[in-house]
Amino acid sequence: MNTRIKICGLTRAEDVDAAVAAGADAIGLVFYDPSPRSVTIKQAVALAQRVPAFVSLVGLFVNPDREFVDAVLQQVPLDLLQFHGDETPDYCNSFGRRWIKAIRVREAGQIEKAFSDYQRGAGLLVDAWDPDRYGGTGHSFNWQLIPEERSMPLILAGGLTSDNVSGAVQQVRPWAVDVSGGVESSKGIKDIKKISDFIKEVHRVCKTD
Ligand SMILES: O=C(O)c1ccccc1NCC(=O)[C@H](O)[C@H](O)COP(=O)(O)O
Repeated sequence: MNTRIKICGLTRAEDVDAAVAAGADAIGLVFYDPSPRSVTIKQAVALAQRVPAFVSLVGLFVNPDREFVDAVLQQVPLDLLQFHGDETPDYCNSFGRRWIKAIRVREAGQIEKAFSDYQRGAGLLVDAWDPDRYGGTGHSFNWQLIPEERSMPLILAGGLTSDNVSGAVQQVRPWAVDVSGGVESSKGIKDIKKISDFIKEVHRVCKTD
């Protein structure tokens, strides 16, 4: 097994450097003002310069205006867009850029429907349901709702930490795991040791499988 790892919600240069050095496959930048992890385009441009070849840079959006996504894309070299709101498949597909759809899971059948609705995406990110927040909640959900049969890469998110990620990888066998709060000391401020422990734990469990 070779589970990919995305570290999300980075706001500081040193955190990007730490995630890259520890072996992250992808770095996520949040472009959503209400989030404590949100970055400006100017900040994102500076952070992007620290991301080397073969580490993907992902931009997160929640129901964004088209003009805003276009403005980000003009200045920040994003490899992938990640949509966390109520964006339609056609909207996600309309930027000429590869994309991931994130859904908040609370009931059976939801993931199967999303596989079908968002089949043109490069992956489906499954996260915890929260009535008020679109992501980054620090909560996990019932992984039994995740079907074994998948028509696209599944990215597991929600409440992952170095303590529970090995169990998550063994039980769910996702294409990738995505973490934000579980590698932070406070919102938007990553903890270098937690990043390193998280990535080591994923690599360890993948090696033994
Ligand atoms: O991180 C945020 O604040 C955020 C806000 C709105 C939409 C998405 C957001 N983050 C998305 C992510 O990809 C997180 O990594 C994912 O939700 C998992 O977060 P966590 O449970 O804290 O690991």
